Amino acid sequence: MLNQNRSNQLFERAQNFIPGGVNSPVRAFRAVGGKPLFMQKAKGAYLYDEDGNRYIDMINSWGPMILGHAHEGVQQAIARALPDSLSFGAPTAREVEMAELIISMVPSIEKVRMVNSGTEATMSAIRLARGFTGRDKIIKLEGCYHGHGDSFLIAAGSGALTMGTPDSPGVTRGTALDTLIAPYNNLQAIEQLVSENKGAIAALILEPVAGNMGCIAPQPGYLQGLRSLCDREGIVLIFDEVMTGFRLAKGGAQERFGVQADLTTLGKIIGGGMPVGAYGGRRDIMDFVSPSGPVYQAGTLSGNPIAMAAGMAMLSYLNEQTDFYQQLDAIANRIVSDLKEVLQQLGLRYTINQVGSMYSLFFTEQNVIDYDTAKTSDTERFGRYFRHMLEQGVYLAPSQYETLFVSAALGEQELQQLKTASYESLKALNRA
Ligand SMILES: N[C@H](C=O)CCC(=O)O
Repeated sequence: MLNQNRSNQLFERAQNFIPGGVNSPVRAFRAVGGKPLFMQKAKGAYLYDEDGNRYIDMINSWGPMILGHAHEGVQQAIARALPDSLSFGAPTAREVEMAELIISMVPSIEKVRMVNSGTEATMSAIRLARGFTGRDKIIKLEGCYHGHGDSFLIAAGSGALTMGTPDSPGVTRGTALDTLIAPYNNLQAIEQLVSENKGAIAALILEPVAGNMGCIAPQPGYLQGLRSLCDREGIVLIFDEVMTGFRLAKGGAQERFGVQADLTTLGKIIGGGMPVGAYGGRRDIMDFVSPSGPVYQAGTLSGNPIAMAAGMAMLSYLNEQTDFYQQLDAIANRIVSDLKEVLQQLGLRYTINQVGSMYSLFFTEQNVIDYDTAKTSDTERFGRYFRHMLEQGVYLAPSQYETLFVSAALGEQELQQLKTASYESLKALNRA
């Protein structure tokens, strides 16, 4: 049994002063049972909790720690920036360099605006699409998650789905009516929505690879079909690449699948672990943003110098490597093939989805291609699996509906530990 005394004490204290004891719901371990672990530090592939337990980290801060924790290049860039002050509320050279670097790496982005989180990026992107098209409605896909802006907390994935509140109270009826919902991977359903709402749809927003109902890949031709439909109907196609950006390729999912978005939202990796988001895309659309255009969006801390220093260090590193993504994918491929071998040895037929360095093990035998099929997963079984893995030193995402993120810091020793832990955990589950 894990010694969790100090974490438990902190959780007790936290519950008095922080709703549910955590600052983001999935962290509470509600869906997997048990109490959350409070982390003290991390280095490379490992997390260390307040009780001194060590875990292989398969969340990596939900994506940003693609190089592993406390990467020297990123740490040093922050240290170099610190003496120059923490915030100016005025333009800096680093923001210009950051914009140039993002644009050089993501071909569909011609102009970009920095914000402070993925949520800000998606909220700003749909306002911009509405201002640009003069239309009110957006299409959002079931189980996709675009942060906690009101327009997106309808059939939402991630923590909202995990907590059983995919339609959050507090979202006004009017806002909800402007968000039209369609299933993921179903082009026909979107075509129908568009024909029923001709000329009224400003934007279609989706995660090009869904990561917030577990990992789900777009089916062949799906993204291309959406692109053609949006072109035909004058709808702004928004790819939420907060998870997939700079993770699935230098140019994100759009490079990997060969489909360009009109607007792209970014976060996570672009801050190197600091709170950063961005939205960018076609010049004619981005020029609608204030002060070059009428659509208002602002932020005191946007383009924060320390966050820009961390993000620049991270993106420059990724940009300079020639075969980084092949190597990262190879690590993920090995983890997935080990897991398949373990399932086979134990005679289990669970579903594994993987796209590059994102993957999920679903406790269902069905093909998981959308929200409904993701929900066929046995979440109680997942919870038990999660706890067994934790006991064996592996920290998975504490929800069936979150993808796992592979980091480049995983080496042979960690891969072997992962395989053994999976085998022992699934065997124990099977026995129960
Ligand atoms: N799916 C979310 C991040 O991408 C989960 C993290 C959170 O809500 O705290």
